[in-house]
Amino acid sequence: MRGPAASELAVETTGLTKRFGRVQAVADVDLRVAEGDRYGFLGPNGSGKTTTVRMLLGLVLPTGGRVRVLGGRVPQDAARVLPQVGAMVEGPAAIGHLSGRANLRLLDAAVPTPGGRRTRRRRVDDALEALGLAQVGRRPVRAYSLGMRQRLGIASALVRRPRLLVLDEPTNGLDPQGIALVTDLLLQLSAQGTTLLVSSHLLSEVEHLCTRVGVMDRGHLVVQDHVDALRAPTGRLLVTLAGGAQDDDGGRVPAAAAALLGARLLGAPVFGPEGVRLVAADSGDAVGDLVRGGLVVREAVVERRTLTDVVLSRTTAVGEGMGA
Ligand SMILES: Nc1ncnc2c1ncn2[C@@H]1O[C@H](COP(=O)(O)OP(=O)(O)OP(=O)(O)O)[C@@H](O)[C@H]1O
Repeated sequence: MRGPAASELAVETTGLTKRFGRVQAVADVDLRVAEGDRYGFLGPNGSGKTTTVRMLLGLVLPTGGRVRVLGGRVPQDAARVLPQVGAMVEGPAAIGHLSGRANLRLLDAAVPTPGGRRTRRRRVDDALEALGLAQVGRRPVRAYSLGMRQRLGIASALVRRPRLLVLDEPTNGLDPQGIALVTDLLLQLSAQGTTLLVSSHLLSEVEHLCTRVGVMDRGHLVVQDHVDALRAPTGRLLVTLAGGAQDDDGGRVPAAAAALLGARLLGAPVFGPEGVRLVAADSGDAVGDLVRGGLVVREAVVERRTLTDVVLSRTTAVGEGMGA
């Protein structure tokens, strides 16, 4: 189907399963994240996202199935592949009495990476700078705000310039400026070739950032596709025509539109501040017929499903069927 070839996969799971006693947290998940993807990992609370991500990073052992990350098996080849993965899972972790910079240096020193002291220092400074933390890098982390801690967590994931970046709720607790900074940074990293796997509850953010999404529901991966394919046209056109309730007899434009569209008119036209709004079936050059009929079309937009529509239609609300 729309799956990338196995050799180009940054993350591949096969039948990935995790049980915690009687709780089936993850069930038979085949995740496919291609190199270069900006992959959004979605799903309601408790649907198994964090457990899946923890298994990718070798933090939790699966009870079934296989994991491959950057061409190696996890946990077997973890020592080789995981240094190429940057991750922030379940919130930022840092040592409170140390400065942000000292935390990053410790992390950087924990793994053998190319370059001498100078290169290491530059890597840490670059990561602080990229997250807007250069000014506060010397302050102890316990004096950081929630948003600053979150940005330090992302800086920690970035410091080794990973090939694959795995971020759990990266914009959690950030203000709008922080969200914009992180989103721009992720787009920049992606343009430089970093593969992104980002879990989030903010669907509009994912819609803006991600090229592909996977949706979890009660442990199962229920959707995995390109955002463009999921945001398919609904088959409806949203049309605004010139004309107001006060014009002429107030009903001329809607009546003319109804006559021109016939059965393609879906519901009754309504007067809005910009003119007469109507919904039409997107068939047989509806806009052309309106124009040829003498009406002024101010706007005609092909209606698309939003990611929110897709996720809500495929997932179970909290409390619904949880015992199943
Ligand atoms: N260590 C554990 N022991 C027992 N159950 C666990 C453990 N970790 C997770 N679970 C259970 O596994 C299920 C999936 O949890 P998980 O944290 O993976 O979901 P999630 O999709 O990340 O949720 P959220 O969006 O709330 O972070 C839940 O029912 C959870 O209670």
